Amino acid sequence: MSSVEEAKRAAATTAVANHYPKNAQWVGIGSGTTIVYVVEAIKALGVDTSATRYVPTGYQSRQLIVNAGLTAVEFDAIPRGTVLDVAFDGADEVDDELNCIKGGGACLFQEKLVAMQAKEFICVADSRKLQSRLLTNWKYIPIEVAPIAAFRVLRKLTELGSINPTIRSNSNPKEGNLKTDQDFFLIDAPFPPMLIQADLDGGLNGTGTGGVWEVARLAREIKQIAGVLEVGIFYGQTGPQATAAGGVGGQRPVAAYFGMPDGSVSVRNAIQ
Ligand SMILES: O=C(CO)[C@H](O)[C@H](O)COP(=O)(O)O
Repeated sequence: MSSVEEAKRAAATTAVANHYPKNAQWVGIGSGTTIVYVVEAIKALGVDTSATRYVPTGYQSRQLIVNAGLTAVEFDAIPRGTVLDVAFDGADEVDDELNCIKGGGACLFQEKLVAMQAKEFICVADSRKLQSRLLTNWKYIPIEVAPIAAFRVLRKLTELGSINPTIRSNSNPKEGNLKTDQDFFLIDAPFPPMLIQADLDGGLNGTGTGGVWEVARLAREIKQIAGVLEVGIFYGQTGPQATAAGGVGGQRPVAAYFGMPDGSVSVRNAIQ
């Protein structure tokens, strides 16, 4: 196993050890390659999972749950008012404030739904994903769009300052544009690196300063384009903040676990 895979596994094992609840009832399971180790770690706990329901974030996630012998319940089959105890997921990039870019693996709408339905959203990744600002190593924002509106959204994104946004293709170009689990398209929109709150506190006031966006403002500007289903920026409230505000959870993780090259796991907790 490569050191990156070892790092993902170490992060997953620690995250599950610290956040998998006793007598878990509802657990969200994200998508991607790192989440595989989360499911592995849950199985390795050796706890009774017969009463636990696992909520997938897409096709790959559901297969993972089922293949592990766990019980999958789709998001739209969760009884009304149910709050997930915890949701685990990967990320493409995570900043100092635990804002995330997600959607590199073509799931983001269901991932956001599941994260926001959980008391605690926990992010698990390897050290390549850990950056001070979003769009440092990972260069674009995935955006899920209605196919009929895709060209319009591309134009609006360019007006917002995205450089050459493109509709994501299948890895086999003969198969055309990639479709999400919702049968939508994904647009990958490159933007310059984004400001984080610390930058703003340091004196830069507002957004678009020198072509640099503040995370929440850019997410909102993209989300309001007609045709956009969801934006691959997870920001704003964390679980406890959202609960205090009368909601369920937040899209920003309460904690993020990063497997480091030296075998250690670095943990970042969100400032509430
Ligand atoms: O957002 C996602 C899927 O759309 C994934 O969580 C993200 O791409 C991270 O994937 P991986 O664990 O394979 O690095």
